[in-house]
Amino acid sequence: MISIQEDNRMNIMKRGLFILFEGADRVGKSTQVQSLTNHISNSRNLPTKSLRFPDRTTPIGQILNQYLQNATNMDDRALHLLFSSNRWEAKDSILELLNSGTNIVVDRYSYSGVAYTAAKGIDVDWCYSCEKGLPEPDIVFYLSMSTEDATKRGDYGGERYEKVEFQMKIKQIYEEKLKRPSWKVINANRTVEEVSNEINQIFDSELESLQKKPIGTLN
Ligand SMILES: Nc1ncnc2c1ncn2[C@@H]1O[C@H](COP(=O)(O)OP(=O)(O)OP(=O)(O)O)[C@@H](O)[C@H]1O
Ligand SMILES: Cc1cn([C@H]2C[C@H](O)[C@@H](COP(=O)(O)O)O2)c(=O)[nH]c1=O
Repeated sequence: MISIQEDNRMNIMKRGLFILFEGADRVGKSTQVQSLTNHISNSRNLPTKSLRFPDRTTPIGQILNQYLQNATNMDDRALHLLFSSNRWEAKDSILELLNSGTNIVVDRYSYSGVAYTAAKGIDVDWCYSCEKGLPEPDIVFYLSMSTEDATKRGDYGGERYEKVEFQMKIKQIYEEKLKRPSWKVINANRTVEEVSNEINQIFDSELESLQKKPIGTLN
């Protein structure tokens, strides 16, 4: 039988998981990132950190923030490459966290990058090409609900992309061009607790097997 000390030591040696939340605006990603981060830290007692993209704190992130707040304009492809660069500049710290055993719960990543640029009519393969080589998420939770219902949620309309027609295109690209069979599609049009209970259960059931897999790479 394994002693508690030995079990703790083995846990320390396990790598962290990369958990990603994706979906259109206002589907509840940030709320669920916070909830799962609390679950992993408090109920599972594992080191956990939440991250979000764009990371608006870096110099590149500040340029993106100005664009999102309609303070500047930019060529769509140049903008796309900046969103991607904002992920590449985080690559080493993501890998360090995972390799040191910290789980990361991430609010948007490469799939947001592709969905939002492709919704402007730019080729999906071109959009995805600059994501190849980045660390691959272990679980993607895709939060799904109708654009109409998401629009009714708080504070909609403030930033550049918060327009109903554009959001409908984004949803279509996620669901028709990006969604992989491995994605966990979550009905987001339920209470916060109903959604988080389902997500916590999925996380708990996949934790052990995913910890044994090597960290993947987007390809
Ligand atoms: N399950 C839910 N039911 C009702 N309201 C919710 C639910 N989840 C989140 N909300 C509310 O909806 C709003 C948007 O939530 P949140 O910021 O988590 O979404 P988001 O997907 O991260 O949005 P965005 O991508 O636009 O930043 C907030 O006011 C939040 O309190
Ligand atoms: C990562 C990423 C994001 N976007 C868009 C999507 C949203 O409209 C904003 C971010 O808003 P949030 O409230 O901070 O989630 O940026 C994008 O166009 N491309 C990307 O790669």
